[in-house]
Amino acid sequence: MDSIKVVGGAELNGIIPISGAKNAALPLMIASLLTDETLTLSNVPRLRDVAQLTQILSNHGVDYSVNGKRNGQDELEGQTLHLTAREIVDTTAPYELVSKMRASFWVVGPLVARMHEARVSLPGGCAIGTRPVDFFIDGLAALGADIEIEGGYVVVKAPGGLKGNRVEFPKVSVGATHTIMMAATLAEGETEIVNAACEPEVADLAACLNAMGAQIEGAGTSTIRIQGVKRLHGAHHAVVADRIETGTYAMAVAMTGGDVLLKGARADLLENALDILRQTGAEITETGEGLKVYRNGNGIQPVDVTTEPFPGFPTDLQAQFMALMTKAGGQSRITETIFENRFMHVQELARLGAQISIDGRTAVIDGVGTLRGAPVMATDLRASVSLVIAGLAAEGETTVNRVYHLDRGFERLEDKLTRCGAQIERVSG
Ligand SMILES: CC(=O)N[C@H]1[C@@H](OP(=O)(O)OP(=O)(O)OC[C@H]2O[C@@H](n3ccc(=O)[nH]c3=O)[C@H](O)[C@@H]2O)O[C@H](CO)[C@@H](O)[C@@H]1O
Ligand SMILES: C=C(OP(=O)(O)O)C(=O)O
Repeated sequence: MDSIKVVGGAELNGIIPISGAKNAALPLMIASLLTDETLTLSNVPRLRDVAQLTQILSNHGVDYSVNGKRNGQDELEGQTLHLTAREIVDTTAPYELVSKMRASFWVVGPLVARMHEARVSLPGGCAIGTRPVDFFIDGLAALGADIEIEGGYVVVKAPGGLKGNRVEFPKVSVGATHTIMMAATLAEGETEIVNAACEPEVADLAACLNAMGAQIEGAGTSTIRIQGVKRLHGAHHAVVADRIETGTYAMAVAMTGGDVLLKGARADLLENALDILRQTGAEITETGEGLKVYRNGNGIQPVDVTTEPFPGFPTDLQAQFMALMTKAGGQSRITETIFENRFMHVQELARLGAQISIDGRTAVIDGVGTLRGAPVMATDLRASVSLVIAGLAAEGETTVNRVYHLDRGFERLEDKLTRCGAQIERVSG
């Protein structure tokens, strides 16, 4: 299995192009199941999860083609996917495919909406907590589906089609919001989703669905109203910029020092995290091209953070922020409220010399002057990149093992960092 070798100590200077968001691209690709016409998605990142999802969609009968093209001299434009689900040939999403990626479970919504039945394996994804699917089941039941769990599969039937209804989630769920919103587009009558996720990826999906002929209002707020329509048609949609990739590189610069333009990044997708980063001492400015992140040699200020649904501080940046805090000039506390087991990076950061203790859902970090390179193990996607960031700011060599997680969510990571002066390379194993 590949590993990534980082020799720390270099500042980051230059331009990092921000890719399309993985967490927007995946539900957008799944939306192709809702129509027999072609859905064209541009700015799709080249990632393992995207490739994996094309396999899952093919299994249902989706034809797809990919057009990557060079843009300028040194920058790869995101790929354009053409997805056509002329006919759904199989309404089962098998364990072998779904267990590799959480988002693949979301096919359940479009499949039931269009085919009135689906049989989808319980999902996998990052091991960051128990990650149940009860909100999906209750939401689809509210839309009139009969649901049973049989042999690890969620079996959903709605012989007369789905019927619009009020669906109130007990807790904000991005995936359940995507799924019920997609399902409701083809349901009869109106659906109201209450306590919906407000994440930008939900608004991005709604914009695409509306371009396909859906009638959705309020996406991006906590109440979404969907008026069901008889059919959806093809459309073209560009995937929104990746706010987690943006925040990750901003934190890397805040940690190593330097001056980097995050090209194509959007501040409005990340306000809270950018405010927090500014409090640590980083200077962040919006330019016509994206976001500029600058930090001079001054010390990193400790800042307390609690993860929250959007617009709060994202759980997907928690590990990266913890890496930054390991070198702060004092104590900080990071509280994780979304997933119950998302501190797997703590023991790995400790190998580099970080001082972190865990008190329930809160990690207490005592900043140290110096981190020292060491071999570490990547445990999940964002944890993996937190170790890369820490390695960039550590003295000596850090080897991050088991990096396949990184390939799920960071497009051309080594390339983007190398161009900014980092000493980082992939070692094939
Ligand atoms: C592919 C993708 O977009 N993944 C993101 C998505 O994951 P995902 O959509 O899986 O995360 P959710 O928003 O659903 O999870 C939020 C919380 O709700 C709980 N829950 C969820 C569904 C359910 O049926 N029952 C239940 O209890 C979860 O266990 C968790 O505690 O949002 C997370 C929270 O921003 C991000 O960390 C992930 O990167
Ligand atoms: C947790 C993540 O992904 P997934 O929901 O696919 O496991 C993530 O993107 O950080």
